[in-house]
Amino acid sequence: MITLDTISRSFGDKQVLHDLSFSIGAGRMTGFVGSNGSGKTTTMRIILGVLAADSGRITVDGETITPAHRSAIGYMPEERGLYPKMPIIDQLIYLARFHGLSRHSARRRGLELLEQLDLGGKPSDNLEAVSLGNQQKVQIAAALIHRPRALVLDEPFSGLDPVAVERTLEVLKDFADTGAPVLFSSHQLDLVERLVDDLIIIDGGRLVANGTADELRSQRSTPEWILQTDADMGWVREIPDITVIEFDGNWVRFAAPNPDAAEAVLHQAITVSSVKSFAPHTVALNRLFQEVTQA
Ligand SMILES: Nc1ncnc2c1ncn2[C@@H]1O[C@H](COP(=O)(O)OP(=O)(O)OP(=O)(O)O)[C@@H](O)[C@H]1O
Repeated sequence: MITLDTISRSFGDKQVLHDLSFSIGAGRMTGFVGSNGSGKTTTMRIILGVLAADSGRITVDGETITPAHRSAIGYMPEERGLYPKMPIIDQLIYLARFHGLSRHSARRRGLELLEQLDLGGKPSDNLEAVSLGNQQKVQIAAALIHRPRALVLDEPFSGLDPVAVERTLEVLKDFADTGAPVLFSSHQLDLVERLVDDLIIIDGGRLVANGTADELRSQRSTPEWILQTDADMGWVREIPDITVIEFDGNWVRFAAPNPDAAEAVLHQAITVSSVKSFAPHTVALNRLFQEVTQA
């Protein structure tokens, strides 16, 4: 587990991280979201030691982070750092050799990763000869090539098509399943919602939410239900404690303080109409995100 404890950082007189604390659990896929400029890249750089924190501490399994811990973290930086004019496989071998793998096992591992990620090009192609999405896959392979013990990825899914996202996701999940912590930032909230075990939301360099998507939904949002019948349901507006959020004649989405209150609406609907459907409504993460960043 990697833990950040009250990390702060300023650039000049502008403080961009404020006592930021959170943990990336072993074997957990942790999504890191926040609007542009909220401090995600700065945080990731501090974890990797590319930038220093002004104050605070980072620990790995309870020990203050060391250069050895950091070199065992696979990192995909925001500024993608591979060489356009060098063959893909050679770059992967180079990086792996740098971390002490033999040429033979580096090559085998590189080819294996490129196959798992379904590279749409040949491993011997120069990086610049493959599409941007495929270059992105090579960047992900580069973060994994040295068999790291944790992963920190800055926007790994940007620029990938849906099939490539699924493929990459499988590779990352398999990696997390080995017990490794995985942190990745993303602006694709629908994607994050589907992929992560845990979620960290920051705003203006401050932690605003941390937990599983379900935990965040239940802490932050009034539960909602959708009810559809064969008759007009204007009467739902008259029920105390019920807030109608969307209404379309015989279809209504409403917030209720608890399941009993929602079921009371259902029972009333049954007495006056034929009920076609009734179900809890899951609040999408992007609404949750707006709620917590505007709180
Ligand atoms: N080297 C730097 N010098 C000065 N200011 C910086 C530097 N690096 C980052 N900042 C500022 O710190 C704040 C946080 O930036 P950061 O890149 O960490 O945000 P982010 O959440 O990753 O944003 P995005 O989603 O747009 O990538 C921004 O206001 C940015 O301008």
